[in-house]
Amino acid sequence: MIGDLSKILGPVHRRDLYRYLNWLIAYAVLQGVAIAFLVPVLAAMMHGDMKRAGYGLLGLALMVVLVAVAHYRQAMKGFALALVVLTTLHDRLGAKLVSLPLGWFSSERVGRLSRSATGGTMLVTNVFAHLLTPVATGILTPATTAVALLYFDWRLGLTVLFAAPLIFLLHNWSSSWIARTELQVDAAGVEASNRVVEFARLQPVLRAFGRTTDGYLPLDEAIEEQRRAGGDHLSATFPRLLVAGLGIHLAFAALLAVGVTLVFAHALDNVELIALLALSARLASPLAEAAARSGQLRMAANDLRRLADIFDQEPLPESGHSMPMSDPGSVAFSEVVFGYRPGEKLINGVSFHVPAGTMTAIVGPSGSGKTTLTKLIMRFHDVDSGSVRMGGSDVRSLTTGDLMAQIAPVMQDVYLFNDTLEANIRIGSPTASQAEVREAARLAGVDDIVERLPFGWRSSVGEGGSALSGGERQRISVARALLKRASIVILDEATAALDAENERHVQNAIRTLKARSTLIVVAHQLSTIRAADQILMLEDGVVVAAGTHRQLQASDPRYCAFWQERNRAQGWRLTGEAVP
Ligand SMILES: Nc1ncnc2c1ncn2[C@@H]1O[C@H](COP(=O)(O)OP(=O)(O)OP(=O)(O)O)[C@@H](O)[C@H]1O
Repeated sequence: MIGDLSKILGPVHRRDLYRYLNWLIAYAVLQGVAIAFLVPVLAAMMHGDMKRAGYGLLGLALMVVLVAVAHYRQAMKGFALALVVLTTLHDRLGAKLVSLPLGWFSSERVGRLSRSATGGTMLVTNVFAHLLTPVATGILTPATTAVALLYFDWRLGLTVLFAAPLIFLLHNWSSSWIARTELQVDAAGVEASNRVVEFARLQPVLRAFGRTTDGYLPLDEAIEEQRRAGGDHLSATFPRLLVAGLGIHLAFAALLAVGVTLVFAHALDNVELIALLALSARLASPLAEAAARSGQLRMAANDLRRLADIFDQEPLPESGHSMPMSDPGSVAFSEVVFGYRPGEKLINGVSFHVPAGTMTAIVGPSGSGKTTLTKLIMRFHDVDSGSVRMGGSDVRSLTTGDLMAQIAPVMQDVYLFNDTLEANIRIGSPTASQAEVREAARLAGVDDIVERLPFGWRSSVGEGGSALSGGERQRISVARALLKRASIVILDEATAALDAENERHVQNAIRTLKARSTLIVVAHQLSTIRAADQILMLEDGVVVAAGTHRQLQASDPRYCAFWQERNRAQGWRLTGEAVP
């Protein structure tokens, strides 16, 4: 847990964390010594030895001053560290995130990230403010007092020292159980919130199929699982905390029994016994407090682990310096093997070459790995073996800036920022002139959208582009790519049929992009496939055919079957006429 806190605070504040811990330990130990001073003071007073009692009180006063200093120092250092987290955590998280491979951002990780980013500062502040101090003092203060007890009466001291590991084991058992059930509660919570989002997104489909009254089984199951995990957590927590607390009271009872036996055996003065028991009574409440907080501390440790896990992620290994491209605009795969999971070969020995300024269409059945190939070009992930070269250089040897400067992606699922139409296109090239933005928009057919919207160019596209249709969002994405004038454009064509207007605009844009850049299209529309200079047919992660439409139709029966099937499907969908 201390290691995780250190990662979250960053290397600059590591020493401050250790200084804080030193003061915390000093505070807890000094407090134990101060409590132990009560024994000689009480015993001297009860024996009427005022001189000894006076010396004892002086010592006690000195200890109290030291305790106050240590308490103040640890509290101020803890406060300063909490402030560091409040002011720097989001910046550090942001800096870390931009260094991670794009493939890291899966929807599940993004869900966790948003939980960690929003709750992270409160969590760490709470650890410093409310958890570390009571747990440290709850364990170290009684431990110090027990050692002091050995000095006053070794038999009672030994009783406490035997009882202490038992108490520790009981607490450890209860808090690790609580932390384990808390992990299940967290996993069930993430699953349930993902299913709620899915349920909201699926509303059109569920309503279309009349599934609104029966409920939605995956969501029902996730909520049931969350309820069950929450119930297990509650029912596991209470009895275990009770047992752990009982351990402390049993230890105190054992101490009392040993002390009384010693008094009856005339081996201990009863005045001393009373003083020692007064001291032992002071052990119980911090231990009980530590027991109550240790479960919370374990839960916080789980949350800290999740947050620190982000800082543990390996950044994308990157070349430190730019290098000139020997073949700008080209893309080449050489014996590429890649899988999302270790040992998986989703892409299995793929080699091809896309010369600069040409258009390549990637076709193949759903799930064959077409989008994955484009992600490898953009270095969302690194290949397991083989190489992906862009402009003649291995993508792993390029800086992220140089790599991304070459590429303009137009993906199926276009996300727009909640800003104006113009600002969303300008992202393609923030320094572009207004005339260049308008020209790119015209070529992509965005000016039609501008005319339709009430505030023209100044219209907001809504959160994620919600004020626009899917086809319109893709047109804006095409305009961005045109404005960027990147040497390579990667276009993931819509799988679904576009309406005639959107289809016309996308085809126009493809013509323009083809004339300007290298174009790699995950192609679904027949007209796109036919326009390509090279078609790569992918099946189960292997390129099974490559060539132009004419070549493949003349020589490859698999391609002919694929074409006929698509032709039939698209013919039915659009016009009822087949394309030759
Ligand atoms: N981030 C990921 N983690 C794990 N598996 C993934 C990930 N992305 C895709 N896959 C899996 O890899 C396989 C290939 O996916 P990919 O998206 O490349 O196929 P595709 O040919 O583009 O399919 P489609 O035409 O349906 O979009 C699929 O089985 C998919 O479930």
